[in-house]
Formats: sequence, structure tokens, C-alpha cells
Amino acid sequence: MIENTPRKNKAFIAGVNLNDSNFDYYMTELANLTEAANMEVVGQARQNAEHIVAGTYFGLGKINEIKDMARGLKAKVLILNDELTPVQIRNLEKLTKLRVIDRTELILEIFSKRARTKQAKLQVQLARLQYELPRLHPSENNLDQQRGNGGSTGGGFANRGAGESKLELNRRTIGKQIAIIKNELKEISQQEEIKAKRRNQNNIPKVALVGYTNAGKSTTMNGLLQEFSKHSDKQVFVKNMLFATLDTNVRRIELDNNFSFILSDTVGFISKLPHNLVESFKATLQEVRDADLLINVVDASDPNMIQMIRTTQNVLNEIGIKNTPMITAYNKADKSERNYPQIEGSNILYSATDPKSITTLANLITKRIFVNYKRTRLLLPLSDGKTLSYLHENAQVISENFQNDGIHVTVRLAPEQQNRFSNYIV
Ligand SMILES: Nc1nc2c(ncn2[C@@H]2O[C@H](COP(=O)(O)OP(=O)(O)OP(=O)(O)O)[C@@H](O)[C@H]2O)c(=O)[nH]1
Ligand SMILES: [Mg+2]
Repeated sequence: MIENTPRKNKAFIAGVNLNDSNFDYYMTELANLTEAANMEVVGQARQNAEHIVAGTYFGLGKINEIKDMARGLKAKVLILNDELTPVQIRNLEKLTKLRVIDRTELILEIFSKRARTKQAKLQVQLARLQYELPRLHPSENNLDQQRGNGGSTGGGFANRGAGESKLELNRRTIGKQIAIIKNELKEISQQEEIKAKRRNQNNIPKVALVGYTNAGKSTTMNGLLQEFSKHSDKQVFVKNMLFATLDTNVRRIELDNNFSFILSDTVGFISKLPHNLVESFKATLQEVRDADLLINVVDASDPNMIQMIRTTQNVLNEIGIKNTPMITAYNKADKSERNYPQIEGSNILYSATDPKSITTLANLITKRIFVNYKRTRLLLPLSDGKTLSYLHENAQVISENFQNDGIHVTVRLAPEQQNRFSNYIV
């Protein structure tokens, strides 16, 4: 059978190693990112060096070596392991005659391919414009022709002279677009904030799935929905690819024993995520910031698991999350020989596709989030329907009994609720 798939661009990947013990791992990631951007990695090179060469990233000898190797392998694209300066990119393109893409542009390219919702599209577009702004050059006389632009900036600029004035015009146009997108995003995030506020008002604990991309966060969410939600049909998107999820999905999980919590699933992480991208995804990551408990999902079948855990930790630090309690959830145990599910302290070894694992994970979550909750018996006046309905909305009511002396309620209360209702405690 002849398959009608378009031939992929051949890419050569390379980087400067400044004596970084994680260098090999970063190059593995770079290869995966290149594949995720639908290109084929045909070869790679590295230069061990004390510092980056300011004008050309590599030294000249290395550049010639790469040029020859890439030509031999019929590569059309050179992909580099760091974010480069505009000058470095231009010089390398001249010297190698290859299209040069740095790590940041590569990640932006994947994100823009994956973005589905309006918010995700705008966030990626914003990061992309911010990346392009300092890279405009007088010799590029039209944004339409700009490298890697992919039409995201709209293009179609009036033809007003060449050189500096054209550059100024392009800069101003991009500046204006950035302002417009920021406004649109603000409107969207205000709507999201209203929803989040409503969720925050009640005392239902919030749990967020975080972790390296493709670790199985969305599969874990679907597993929990399947077992513990009336809305098990509201499944989220799962796929074996980097950055399948770019938005935040929020669902309510209702456990059998009257416990419930809010669960969110969001964008995955990778090393050296472009700062602009993290910045423009701040609204998407708000649920992570608001969470009472994080579940760090790790692909335990990946040989680079330890670096992936470190990467997640670094991104969490970058978005300002330091002391949120965390469960480390080692997923894909079905690919190993080990017994699962298995709990050890705050760690669980499990498989997101195994119902027994999901129930064990739910129990661990329950234990962690409700540790300070107390089973309490209250006696409410018969006339106080308001408090009763508050409890139903915001606490975990176990039983209620209308008697002559009042309403007897057994309920699990959060610490602040224990104070608030201390007058009613029997
Ligand atoms: N064998 C096995 N595969 C799994 C397991 N959990 C998830 N996967 C697979 O791993 C791939 C990625 O799963 P997702 O749930 O989309 O991963 P994610 O962490 O949400 O990924 P991003 O949204 O891209 O960050 C899919 O092909 C899943 O079917 C598991 O327990 N065992
Ligand atoms: Mg996902």
C-alpha cells in the first residue's frame, strides 16, 4: 500500500555544551520536539565550550563541520538547543545556507499547531509576537516574508518606503497587535476568574494535575472521571504526543464516601520553556496556583524520569509555586515488571488506565486533602434552612436528621468551618 503522507523536512540538531551534566537530556528533548514539529532528525552535533560565541553561537570550525554533515544528510533545517540572538541566527543562516530554528521558535511552532481554543491561540500568538519583535530586521521588508511567521501576525502591511521606516512601521504594527491580544486575553481571563471565584467560595478542596508533557495527566483525569463522576462523559483529550493539552480543564470528582474535590488538568512542561510562553500562559496556570494539592504525574517508564521530575519542579518555581503539598504519581507502571498500585508515603506507583490504580490514587488524594477535616456533629435550629443548604454546598454532609429539638447533622468540616459553626457543635 502506498501511503500518501507528505515527506517530512529533514533536520539536523546541534548545541553548545557549557559543561552541563544535563546536556544529553536536553538534546534528547530537542530531538523529540523536532519530531513533534513534524520534522525528521537526520543527525546531530555538539560543541563542548567554555562560552557561547557572541556572533555565531558556535565557533567557525564547528559551523563548517555542521554545514558539511548537514549537506551530506540532505538536511534543510538546523535546529539549535538554545534561544539564540537574532544576529546569531542570521549569521548561521548565511554561513550554513540552512534554515535555522532555535529552541524557542521550535516550541512556539508546536504550541501554535496544537492550540485549539481561542484563549490558547491568543496566548501562543502573544508569545510569538513577543519573540518576533526584537527579531525584525530592516532587510526583511515585509512581515509576510518573515521567517516562521506562518501568517500569525496577519501580514498585509502598507508599502511605505524601505529600510528604517519600514522597520519602524512593522514594529509599531506588532506593538499594536500585542496590545490588542493582551486586551482580548484580559477579557477572557476575567470571565475565567468569575468562574474560579465561584469555585473558591465554597470550601471544596482543589487538586491540580501537573507534570512533564505526555506523562499521562489527562489519562489520569479521565480515569478519575470514569470512576467518580456523574459526568464521566466529560472526558478530556488524550494523545501520545507532546503538548496534547494546552488548556485547563476543570471537573468535579465525587467520591463514594461523601467527599468531593475539584480537579484540574493543564498544559504539560518541558525544559527551558520560553519565558514569554510561560508568562502568556499565566491565566491557564491559575488553577495550579490556586490548588490545595498538586499531583505530579511522572512517566515511570521513561529513562529520563529523574530529569523530568526536576524539570517540573523548575517550572513550578518559575510560576511562583513553592509550598503546595504534592503527591508524586509514578504512572505507566503497566510497562514495568513491578507490582502496582503501590503507595509509599506521598508517592504512588500506578497506571492511569487501571481502575484499581485510580481508586488507590483517589484514596491517597482523600487522605492528603482531608487530613485537617473533622467529622463533626451539629445541632441546627429547625428554622435554619440556610445553614443546612450552605453545608450541603460547601461541606461533606454525611447524614441529616430532622427531630423535635432541631436538625441533627453529621458533617466533615474544614478547619475554618469548625470555628465558624462552633456554636452548633454537639
Ligand atoms: N501504557 C500506558 N500508557 C499510558 C498510561 N497513561 C497514559 N498513557 C499514554 O500516554 C500518552 C500520553 O497521555 P496523556 O494523558 O495525553 O498525557 P498528558 O500528560 O496529558 O500529556 P500532555 O497533555 O501532552 O502534556 C497517551 O498515549 C496515553 O494513552 C498508562 O498508565 N500506561
Ligand atoms: Mg494532557
